[in-house]
Amino acid sequence: MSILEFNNVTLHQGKKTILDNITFAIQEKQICCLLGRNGAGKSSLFKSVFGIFQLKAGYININGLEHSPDTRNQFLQQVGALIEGAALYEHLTGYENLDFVRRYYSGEKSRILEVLELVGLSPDQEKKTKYYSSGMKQRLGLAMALFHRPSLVILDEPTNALDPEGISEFRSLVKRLNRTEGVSFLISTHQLEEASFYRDRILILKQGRLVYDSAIQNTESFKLLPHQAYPHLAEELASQSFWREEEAFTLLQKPLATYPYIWEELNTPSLEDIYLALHQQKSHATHELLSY
Ligand SMILES: Nc1ncnc2c1ncn2[C@@H]1O[C@H](COP(=O)(O)OP(=O)(O)OP(=O)(O)O)[C@@H](O)[C@H]1O
Repeated sequence: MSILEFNNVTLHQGKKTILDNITFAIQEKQICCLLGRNGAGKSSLFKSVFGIFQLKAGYININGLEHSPDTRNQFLQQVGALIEGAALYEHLTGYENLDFVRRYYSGEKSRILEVLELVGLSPDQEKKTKYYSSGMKQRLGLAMALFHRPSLVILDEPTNALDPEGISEFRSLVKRLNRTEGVSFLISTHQLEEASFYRDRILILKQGRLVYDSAIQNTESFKLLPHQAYPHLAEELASQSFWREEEAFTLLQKPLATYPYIWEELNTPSLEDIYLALHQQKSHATHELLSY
């Protein structure tokens, strides 16, 4: 079942097209990572979900409910969000911060204890959040986003300010909450290894267009485009009026025989290969080959 659906969504700001005919659906219990350069439109896509921006065309559904001014509250009841850092009252405890959220949603006090337990902050609930580590603050932010039992949680670059330990803890927590609570996640990140870690669904935005959706595009298709993933091949083969994949691979055979792992990488494009190919950049494998 689809949790979030974008149907031909187009968004303009003045004369500029910020989102261009975006269509995708996030399924129940999916962790979907949204990648793209600065300015690609990730935050604008989130803002469209929250109804902050008015769409030029298309529509957005959550659990089958279409977003409109009339359904906005009902719609938002089903979405939780943690946008960059958690917004906390630092002079208050973790529990007290969650109590603000409880009052907003007119929730039960028992739910505060439940979400603290879910994110592993029960032992620190009476501590003022100014004494929390960055990782603990992000986990509290996640608890706040989960309080009203949304089916989808949106995380905007959630691990940006965390140290490696905090990053690892946070990612594992997201994975666990997805499995145990059945929450779907839509996560924007610039860290390709974050998207690879979840190994679920990947969307790549480029200049407002959805240029890659792992649910539709098989990575196999990228093998047919080595000139994109490995642009120096295009240079070497430029004099030919046409060329085929095998020719490109023949050209690479010598270095590939010496470095078999590159051969493997060429045959199985990594997320980095795909991302860089879509942005016409040289991949790690290409750099290795060029320095050979
Ligand atoms: N309120 C606005 N008015 C006009 N243009 C806007 C507005 N908000 C965003 N934009 C433009 O929309 C485009 C997409 O911006 P957006 O912030 O969505 O990108 P992003 O992918 O989230 O970038 P980043 O990775 O830096 O957060 C950019 O060109 C930006 O300048």
